[in-house]
Amino acid sequence: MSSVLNVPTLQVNVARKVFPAVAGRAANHVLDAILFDVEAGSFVAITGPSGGGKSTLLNIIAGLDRAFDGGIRFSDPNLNVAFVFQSPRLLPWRTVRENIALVLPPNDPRHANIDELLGRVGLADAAHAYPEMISLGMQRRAALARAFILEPDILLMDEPFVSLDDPTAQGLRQLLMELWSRRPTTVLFVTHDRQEAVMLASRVICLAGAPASVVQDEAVALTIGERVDRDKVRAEQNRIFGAA
Ligand SMILES: Nc1ncnc2c1ncn2[C@@H]1O[C@H](COP(=O)(O)OP(=O)(O)OP(=O)(O)O)[C@@H](O)[C@H]1O
Repeated sequence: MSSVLNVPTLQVNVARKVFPAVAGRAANHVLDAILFDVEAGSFVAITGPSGGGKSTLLNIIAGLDRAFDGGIRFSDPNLNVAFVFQSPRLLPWRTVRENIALVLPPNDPRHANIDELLGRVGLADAAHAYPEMISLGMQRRAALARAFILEPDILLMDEPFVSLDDPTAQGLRQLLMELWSRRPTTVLFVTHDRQEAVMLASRVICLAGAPASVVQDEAVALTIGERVDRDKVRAEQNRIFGAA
């Protein structure tokens, strides 16, 4: 049984990604020789400097960008993949509840879970509000609920808590950990924020260089309880990345 968890869910091989030259802009060789496996149930943060190719890599893994040399292999082609973007991308003409319901087929039994999930993400009272009526933090809670209602095998997240004030971002991180602990799923989480990476992930992959490649790939040695302790997180961040 235990060997099941050690099977890679995902094998990433991006030998080369080049955005071609357009309208006077030179071709941009963004990623080079990126090779790693992701084990089922692990929470992997992909970090690195702004403009370093993190989103490009996640888009390739998601299958949104197929113009690269290499291959992305899932252990099972029927794995259920969900994506949480930087912007919540809720339909403005649909209520919060409708935005979540929309991702499920009409007669799917998971419709019965929507109200409980809305309660868990603190949106029970906002279920019938339209996105423009709620804060960005609440919209991001809705985007998390929309991803988790799918019960994904793999959850891809691209800077989902960026540009929020610190307490709101911290509340969302804790919410993500709660949702993830209730239903552990394989997560790839892109962030430029090293502290956020260490706080959330079981493993940190750091991209750097131009073109970017993997310069660090480290397990995070923190228990769930230690992740809410800022001093422990900072110490682990310093161990992995060095004191900046
Ligand atoms: N569609 C595109 N066409 C051309 N170049 C692109 C395209 N998308 C991204 N790039 C370039 O690829 C490089 C990597 O961008 P990417 O968005 O992947 O970086 P990032 O690490 O996610 O950055 P950030 O943290 O700022 O979001 C940048 O130089 C960017 O300008």
